[in-house]
Amino acid sequence: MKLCDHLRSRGLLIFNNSLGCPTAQPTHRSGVLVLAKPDIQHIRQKLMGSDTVPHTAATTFRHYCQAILMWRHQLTASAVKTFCVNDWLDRKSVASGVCIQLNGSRTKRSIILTGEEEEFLECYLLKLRPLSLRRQDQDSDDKGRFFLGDSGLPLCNPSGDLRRLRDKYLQPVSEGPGADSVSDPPTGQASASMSMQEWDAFMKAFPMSLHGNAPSRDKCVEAGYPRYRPYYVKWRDLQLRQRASYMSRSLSKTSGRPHKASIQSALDKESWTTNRPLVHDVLKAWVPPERQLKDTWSILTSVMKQKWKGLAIKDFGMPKGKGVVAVMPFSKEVVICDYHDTVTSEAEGKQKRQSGFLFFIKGKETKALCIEAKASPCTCHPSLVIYGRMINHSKQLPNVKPHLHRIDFPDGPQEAVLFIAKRDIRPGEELLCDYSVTRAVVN
Ligand SMILES: C[S@@+](CC[C@H](N)C(=O)[O-])C[C@H]1O[C@@H](n2cnc3c(N)ncnc32)[C@H](O)[C@@H]1O
Repeated sequence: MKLCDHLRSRGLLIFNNSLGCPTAQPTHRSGVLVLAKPDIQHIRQKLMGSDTVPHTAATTFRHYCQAILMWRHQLTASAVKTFCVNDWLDRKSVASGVCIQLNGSRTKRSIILTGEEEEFLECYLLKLRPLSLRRQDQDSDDKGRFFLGDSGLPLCNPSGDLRRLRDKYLQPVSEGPGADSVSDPPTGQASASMSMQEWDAFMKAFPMSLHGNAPSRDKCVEAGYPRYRPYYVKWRDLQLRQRASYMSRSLSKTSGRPHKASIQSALDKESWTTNRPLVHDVLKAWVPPERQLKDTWSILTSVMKQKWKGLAIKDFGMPKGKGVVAVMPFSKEVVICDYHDTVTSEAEGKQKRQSGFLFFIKGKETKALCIEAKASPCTCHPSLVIYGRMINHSKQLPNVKPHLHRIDFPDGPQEAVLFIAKRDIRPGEELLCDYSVTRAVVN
């Protein structure tokens, strides 16, 4: 029963699966969207207020956003998989909501979302997707996809996600012998899982702590939770995750992924006797640290592969054209992306009157140089968008600053410009650089 409760609380256990009944699906779909909505609104409110939400709530929120596209707007699973952040950023306001052009899907099509649906998807993009991105390995590629799984990779199985959402909200309560379902108050949904509001109330009564013990059955019953088990299981699950991420944070002083042996020895030093995370849990919770100037290897890899995460291109229309938008938070002094190409002297650069981009910059110990990004696409990355070339100008409110950096490429060192956060940058902000500081000459 313990295992069943645990699986059910995570949406992994399915009772009375009625998937084989196609005629029942439309009712199911709209029913799920209606039943889940109060939870989704509550989660959104918390996220927009910069509160954290449990992992399961975050997952449910993402599944709901996928359901909006698949169930309400009839997108196929493959269209949802290939839906990109750029498609979202280029959405246009229309009389009845916002119009999104899906460029990635095989059959190009557009959909119109209501204002509320737009709010849900925007909340996912700004508040939850960045958490997945932060967990992403340097070698992983999110391909700019809108929906990402926990590890920052594109979705594998959107239809499976929707089945989980449906099971969470539409499966009848089926308590086994010994469970306390009889005294359960109705929750307004057929699911055995509690609503977000109920969970919040429980957490207020029994706050989570890293080193505390889960509330006992007697205490739960005394506090008005006769059906204590789902709460107890969820509390322990959350504590396990917190312990795992606490361990991974304390082992993340160096930039690399911690070794299994060092995790095990750190775990052995903890006084936790129950609910101990495993090495695997700690590794799963590990988040790569943000890239600093000193991380030369990581910078070299990112410049060569042009893998700078947390960025997207948005078309701002005339006269500005396209620009770069942050889709995850960046802390002050973090390296965000680069600008590289042919390096010449300042004098040589000034003689050139070409229509490409000339970037004049002076390093602390070097003479002024000109980095000449002649052709678009980039000569060394012809098939990629180079974010550094697309950053627009702001004299008053720049949020990135250029830094001349010597990079040890395998075929010899060369100067490139790194763009560094001047202050903390929030998801959704456009990256802006004061061109005059660098004496950049563009066009
Ligand atoms: C480095 S490119 C930036 C990418 C460019 N927006 C594009 O779509 O290719 C610089 C050019 O962007 C435009 N631009 C940049 N900042 C701007 C601003 N604040 N207002 C208007 N145009 C701007 C100018 O045309 C400038 O020559």
